Amino acid sequence: MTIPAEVRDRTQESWLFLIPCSGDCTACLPTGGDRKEPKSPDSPCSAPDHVLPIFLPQNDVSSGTTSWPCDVMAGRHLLTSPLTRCYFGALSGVWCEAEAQGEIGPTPLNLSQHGRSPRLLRSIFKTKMAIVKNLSRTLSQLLQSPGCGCQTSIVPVRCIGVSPRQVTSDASFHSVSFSETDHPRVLITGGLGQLGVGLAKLLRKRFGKNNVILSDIRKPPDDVFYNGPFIYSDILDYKNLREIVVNNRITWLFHYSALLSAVGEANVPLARAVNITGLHNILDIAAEHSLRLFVPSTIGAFGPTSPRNPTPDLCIQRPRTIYGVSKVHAELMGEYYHYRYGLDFRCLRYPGIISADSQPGGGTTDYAVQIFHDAIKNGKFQCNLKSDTRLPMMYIDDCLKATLAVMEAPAASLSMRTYNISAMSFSPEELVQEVKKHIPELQVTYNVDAVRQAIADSWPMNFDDSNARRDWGWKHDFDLSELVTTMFNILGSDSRVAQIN
Ligand SMILES: NC(=O)C1=CN([C@@H]2O[C@H](COP(=O)(O)OP(=O)(O)OC[C@H]3O[C@@H](n4cnc5c(N)ncnc54)[C@H](O)[C@@H]3O)[C@@H](O)[C@H]2O)C=CC1
Ligand SMILES: CC(=O)[C@H](N)C(=O)O
Repeated sequence: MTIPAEVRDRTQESWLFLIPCSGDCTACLPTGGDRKEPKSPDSPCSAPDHVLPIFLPQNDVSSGTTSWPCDVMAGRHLLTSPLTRCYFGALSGVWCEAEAQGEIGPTPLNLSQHGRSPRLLRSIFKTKMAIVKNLSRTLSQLLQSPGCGCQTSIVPVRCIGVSPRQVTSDASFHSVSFSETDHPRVLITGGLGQLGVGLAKLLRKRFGKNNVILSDIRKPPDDVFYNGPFIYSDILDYKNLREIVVNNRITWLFHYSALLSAVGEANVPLARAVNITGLHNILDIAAEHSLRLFVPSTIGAFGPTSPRNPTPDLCIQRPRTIYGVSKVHAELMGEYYHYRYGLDFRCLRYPGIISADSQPGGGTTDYAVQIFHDAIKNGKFQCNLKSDTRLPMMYIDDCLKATLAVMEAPAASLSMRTYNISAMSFSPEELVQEVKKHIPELQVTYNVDAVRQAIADSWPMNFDDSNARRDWGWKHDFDLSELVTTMFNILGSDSRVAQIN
């Protein structure tokens, strides 16, 4: 939605956005008469001069564009009624009227023909303090109101506030062409880790470059920064996350931020904050804004008392790492939000992921990536797991393919919300044998890391992914020998390029 320059320039504040009530809502404010309080949920509004208040953060006002606030606030009963007029009001300024052109709904609106201070709105303005005071309650009522018609569940909404922080988003992201709006608008958290950049590449091919935003708390390298929208986002900052989702009209969220198994054990308080508190923020925002949410789980969500060979989808899960505990928590919370609030939560338990052009972030399965780099660079490799430690593994292309497939799967095909996916399973010794087919002179020694070994010994050896294969047609492409050949093809050509340079 475009905000008229007149409105934009007049104030540096947050604005109230008032939309004529469609007649059947229960949370609007009376604009005239004696009533100063919002209507109650059990007394639906029928007065034609009632309006629905919605906050527009100052960021949205000054940037001149915003996502459609009805969608933001889940006031979906308005989506069905034709809107002719919008009113903007600075909390301490003058009211301004604007004619809306376009459909109500997720489609951007163009506002034009704005006039000044209609009498009707001056009277509303007198009640602005009451409006501000009651806003959170009003919006909560709106969200919980059965009168709104299309809200089947009560969405858990946190106190609505306005962050003073300026969200730095790629300007081009706001001006996507109409055809691009047909695609999901995607946010990836923790996107600068081993998996996020590859996922962004895949999703941008599918949905358009500007429809996929990478985010992280780290500084992106040049090739990432110049290849599509990137935004700073700390998942522990709830307001900032919400602003990003709202301002960019996000519809799908891939939540990749996490501390992995080995680094998690080295810093339990941080792992608990990022993996658990961060997830709570994501779940609330996803539920509040009706996002489709993907959260990866892991083989690490199982523990020593789980069946290990094979490990089915449903069995005992008593992991002994903070990483595993946080992932079981994520699985259960996501499923709870699905059944309780209708959140479209989708989750895959990934095996250890092997990739050539991105480094792993501190997991137990990292050795299976490191071996390729060391073999090419030094012809030597020191393994930190015992030679016979068998773990499920997967090439990154298969992992990302599965992730997109489960997100695109029709909801009716999903008999579960959390699935194992599997491709292969091998021990360090078996991997070494395969690597030696390419580098026969490779020298391997074993220097076992006790923490990683204990973790690996508690994890599945083989993953049963028959449910994923049956429900949404999951099928891997890479087995061990294809994986190894592909890794050498990519890393070999990279190192040849480096040598030439
Ligand atoms: N790579 C693998 O083998 C597997 C990964 N997974 C899961 O897939 C997801 C992605 O994994 P990777 O890319 O390998 O992880 P990674 O460790 O490489 O990347 C995680 C990213 O999260 C970011 N991050 C940390 N704290 C943050 C915060 N407060 N706010 C925002 N971002 C923050 C980090 O900067 C990092 O870029 C994780 O949830 C992981 O548990 C699951 C199984 C296997
Ligand atoms: C399997 C994972 O979740 C990750 N690679 C780790 O080893 O922690």
